[in-house]
Amino acid sequence: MRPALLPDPVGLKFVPLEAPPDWDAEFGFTGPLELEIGSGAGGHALEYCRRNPGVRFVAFEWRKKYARDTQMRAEKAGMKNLRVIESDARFVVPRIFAPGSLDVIHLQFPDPWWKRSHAKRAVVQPDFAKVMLGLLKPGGRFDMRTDVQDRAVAMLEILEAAGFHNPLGAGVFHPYDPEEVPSTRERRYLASGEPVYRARLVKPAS
Ligand SMILES: C[S@@+](CC[C@H](N)C(=O)[O-])C[C@H]1O[C@@H](n2cnc3c(N)ncnc32)[C@H](O)[C@@H]1O
Repeated sequence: MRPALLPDPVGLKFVPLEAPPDWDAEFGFTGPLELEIGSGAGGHALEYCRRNPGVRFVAFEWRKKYARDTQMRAEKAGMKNLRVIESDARFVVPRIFAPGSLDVIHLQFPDPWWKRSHAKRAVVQPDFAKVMLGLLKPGGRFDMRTDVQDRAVAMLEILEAAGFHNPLGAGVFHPYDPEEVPSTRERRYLASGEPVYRARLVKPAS
């Protein structure tokens, strides 16, 4: 069920920044810095942060209800390591993270944007794939999941062409890992047994 819209926006102070903030000061501790794009109802972000309290986790979700609800749930649970930003990741991410500063980028079940006129809204496109590669540390990981097979194939092609390394071989999807944290949407597919296409790509060391 959709949450009611909470009154206070989340993460808007980051949106106009022209340069990365001091993330150590923002979180109050040092540690890996991870990004999730399109966190939706927040199932993955919240559970991942709970399991990994040493990770500083920034989640983008442009639907205000979901973004605010996720941040509120993190605060109610006393979590210090999650910041949700209710904005379009494609425009803000390149300005608020320094090149080579991210340990992991998570992208789960991105909207497939079926209509041709909407295709430009897709997160994984050649230019933005290069931006994401540049923001990761050498050896940093890109974790992607989707239920849409042709989008999965197309995204993998774009990411590999941008310079991401696929340790399993070009075009090969990653098997299900029971240790990974499922997203809200993924839980549905795990229950129904419908296929999920996963990729774990790496930024080459040099
Ligand atoms: C299909 S939902 C999946 C949500 C979640 N990752 C999951 O697996 O349950 C995709 C989400 O990405 C968000 N989204 C799509 N493009 C975005 C963008 N450019 N910036 C921020 N959020 C975006 C949508 O609002 C939506 O909540």
